[in-house]
Amino acid sequence: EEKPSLSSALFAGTRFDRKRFAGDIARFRTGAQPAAPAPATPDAAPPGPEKKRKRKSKANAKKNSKNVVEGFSVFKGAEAKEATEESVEVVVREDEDSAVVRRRKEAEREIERAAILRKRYDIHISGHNVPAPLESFEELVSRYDCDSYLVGNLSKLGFQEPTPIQRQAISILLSGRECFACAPTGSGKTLAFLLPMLMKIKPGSKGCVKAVILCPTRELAAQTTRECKKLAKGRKFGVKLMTKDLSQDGNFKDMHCDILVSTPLRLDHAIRKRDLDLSRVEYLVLDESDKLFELGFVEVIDSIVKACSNPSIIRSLFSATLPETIEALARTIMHDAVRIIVGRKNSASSMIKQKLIFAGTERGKLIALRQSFAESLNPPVLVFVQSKERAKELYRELVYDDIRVDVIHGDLTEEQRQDAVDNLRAGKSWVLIATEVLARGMDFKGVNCVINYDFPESASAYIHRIGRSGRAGRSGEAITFFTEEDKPFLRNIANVLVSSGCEVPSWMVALPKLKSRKHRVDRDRISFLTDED
Ligand SMILES: Nc1ncnc2c1ncn2[C@@H]1O[C@H](COP(=O)(O)OP(=O)(O)OP(=O)(O)O)[C@@H](O)[C@H]1O
Repeated sequence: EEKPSLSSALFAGTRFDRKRFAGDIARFRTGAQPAAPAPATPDAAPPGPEKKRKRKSKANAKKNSKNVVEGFSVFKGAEAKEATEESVEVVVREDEDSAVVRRRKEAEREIERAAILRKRYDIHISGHNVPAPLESFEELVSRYDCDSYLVGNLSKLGFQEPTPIQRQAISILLSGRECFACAPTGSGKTLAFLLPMLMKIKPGSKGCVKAVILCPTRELAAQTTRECKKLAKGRKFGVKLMTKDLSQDGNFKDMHCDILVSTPLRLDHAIRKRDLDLSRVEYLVLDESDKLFELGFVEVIDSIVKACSNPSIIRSLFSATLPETIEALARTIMHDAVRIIVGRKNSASSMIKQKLIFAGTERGKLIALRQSFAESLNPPVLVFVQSKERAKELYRELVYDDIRVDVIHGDLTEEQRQDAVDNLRAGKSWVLIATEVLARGMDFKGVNCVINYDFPESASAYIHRIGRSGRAGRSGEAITFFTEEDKPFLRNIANVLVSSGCEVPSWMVALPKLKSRKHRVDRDRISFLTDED
């Protein structure tokens, strides 16, 4: 997929010091001298400095001969002087040539090193002159002059080695390139965009937002803000979460906010109604980018992108799923972006053991769920349903059982939603029933099991939901119930299982392909209990 070109072949994987090699750049540009002349000698070895010197001296002797009168040189002194100058020039040029050869070899070694690292970490890229992935976090200091406080914070957070997406995305963003990145759930994408951001921007003064991170849900925005604060500890960065109050009444001119984390609608509101100025934003991140576009926010995102009008802005898109349509849309807003895929595009994390269970009917699902809890309940567990009504219904059923269950959906207040998340994190609840609001990006330490009580509406919804477990190298389990009504839609999900090495009955993958990728079923009620029961 990588498109080779002269410049990418020469410089891909290298950190190219443009100032230092300005002379060489000029030569490549004019095309005056190919960087790597094909050796004409039969032994095909590039001429060494000694050989070259002799060849050039002969040429000079020929050239100088026109100044010589037979038997006597009329310009003896001048000639001698000129000859000296010429030889100085020759030596200088030879030095330059050998420097070019040396640099070419260095560049080739760099390309090789980068290719080996990419192969080792299953990183696939497309784009020109892509910098090599990081070998370690120490390289942040040796190669990119990273402040010691940041490296200290990384080690305090227990991050010893970069994950594959961090290795490649960090070097790309630090080299000032835009990127769109697709890497499995739980593989550390957040740090991949936070770290370069904190390295590049400086803590500043009031009224000047330097970085914006867009997230599809408030919970994810809150989580990202917290992660950013942890990583920035020790420096006076203003890291702000766009709350409802801030979006409606915030006085952004008097606020110290270097990094702003928001959902799209709140940010758009603040831009239009609170005069939030984003013209000096240097970094814009669209996290869970496919979801952002999918939510019907294309116009809102477009206006946010336009509000971030700094011409040298660096934009990046991150997600575990990147459909072609979104990629095409993203390309329209980015320039010379690098595309990074870790592992296989649009696939589930390999750390999750996935199972599909036929439960027959809605009633069968409730029985299967209770049975599964009775057999083994290994909290924390997330149970996904397809709507807030169904979340409330399932909660009413389970709240009487002998398990600590909680629920989260869009009808709750922001505080109630945050409490539900915090309770699961603190172990106060064991089972959290959730709608799609929790499917994206949420990082709960050690979620052992995700249960898709309602069959997910698409393969990407499935990948994100089950990706709440099996994070940061830990293993996880995902159980998906299906009924007769879901059977026609099994194929897409079964294919995800197959591509991550899980077994499925062959009839599932042999099911006919459906035109629509989305699957929304009108289901029978889960429970006939009411709020008063
Ligand atoms: N280099 C690292 N070493 C160890 N753990 C890490 C490293 N980087 C990130 N983590 C941890 O991995 C977990 C998952 O990271 P993160 O939430 O960024 O995943 P993600 O790729 O954004 O997932 P999703 O696609 O679900 O949003 C977090 O708990 C984070 O602290």
